[in-house]
Amino acid sequence: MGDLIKGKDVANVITQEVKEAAEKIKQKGINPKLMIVRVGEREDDLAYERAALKRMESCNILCEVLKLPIDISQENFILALKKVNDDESVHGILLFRPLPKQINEDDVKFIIRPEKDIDCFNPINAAKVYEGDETGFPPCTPLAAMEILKYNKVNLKGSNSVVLGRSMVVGKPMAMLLLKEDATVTVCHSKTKNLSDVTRNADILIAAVGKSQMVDGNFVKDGAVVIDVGINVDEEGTMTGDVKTDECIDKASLITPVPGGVGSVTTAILAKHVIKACKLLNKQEGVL
Ligand SMILES: NC(=O)C1=CN([C@@H]2O[C@H](COP(=O)(O)OP(=O)(O)OC[C@H]3O[C@@H](n4cnc5c(N)ncnc54)[C@H](OP(=O)(O)O)[C@@H]3O)[C@@H](O)[C@H]2O)C=CC1
Ligand SMILES: Nc1nc(=O)c2c([nH]1)NC[C@@H]1CN(c3ccc(C(=O)N[C@@H](CCC(=O)O)C(=O)O)cc3)C=[N+]21
Repeated sequence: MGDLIKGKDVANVITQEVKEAAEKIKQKGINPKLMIVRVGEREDDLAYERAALKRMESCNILCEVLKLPIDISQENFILALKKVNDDESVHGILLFRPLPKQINEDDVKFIIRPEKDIDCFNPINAAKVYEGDETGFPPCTPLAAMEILKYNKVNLKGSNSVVLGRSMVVGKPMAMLLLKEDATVTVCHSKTKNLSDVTRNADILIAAVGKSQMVDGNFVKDGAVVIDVGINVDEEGTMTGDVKTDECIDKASLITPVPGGVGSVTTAILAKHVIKACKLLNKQEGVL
């Protein structure tokens, strides 16, 4: 029987640091501010929005939400995003993904200027993740998973790490961050054959597919560390992960629950990134 790793402890440490940093900045007359851009009403976006608003409040960071209709045209979406980008009171922009089908990401991904791009939408920041350059903003969620692994002193060097999912928000950058720590990384997706045979080789298994309870005991090697990134919210508002925690805890050495795992650290990293962006922008203007 393995241990449940609560995200809260890690989130609390980061939150405290961010709060202190925000106070220092405020003393100089600058008010750090996050703008969330939400298109439509996906349940997982709404869950993130609620959690982010709460986290920003506890860190003393301003937070506003721009709500756009699900059927917004590409043209109007670009106009709205440019306006947020040009707003000098906004330091960090979080655009929820995935975006609806009519929006072509290739035509919008360069709009958010890299200094405000706190969840790695702009390819300039994505490139930095691939280069192992820490001056940009890797997406908050894979960073949160890394913080949990580090906090629990999980040995990454030479480990067989398997990432389930290959999105630009979680799977791909997660693979790069693990690779930077000398893990041997395998990335799986919807076309992967014999998925559970691959995952049963993993010393570290990261699940980010968005399919409730898909990972059962059959996917997990004895003693593995399992990080459940999935946030699946049903119509009644119940939150579940991608992993059957009850079943997998018998095999895993460490496992993160949902709720109470990666999600809380994600919002703490988000707050940290707003402060980093605020400092970057004000340094450029010679204020800080
Ligand atoms: N805890 C947190 O802080 C966060 C949680 N999330 C959650 O993580 C989950 C994933 O998010 P995101 O990456 O944005 O989702 P996407 O829908 O963008 O990507 C899902 C990935 O999973 C793969 N996949 C889907 N079905 C299967 C399957 N049956 N077998 C194997 N692979 C499969 C897809 O493969 P393919 O590429 O082939 O389609 C894709 O690569 C969601 O539940 C989301 O809410 C996301 C961000 C933060
Ligand atoms: N560009 C982009 N980046 C994302 O990271 C992203 C996204 N789009 N779209 C939606 C998904 C979903 N997601 C959540 C994160 C935290 C909670 C959450 O509830 N956090 C709670 C804790 C939940 C728990 O206890 O596990 C908290 O911080 O207090 C929910 C959902 C991010 N996502």
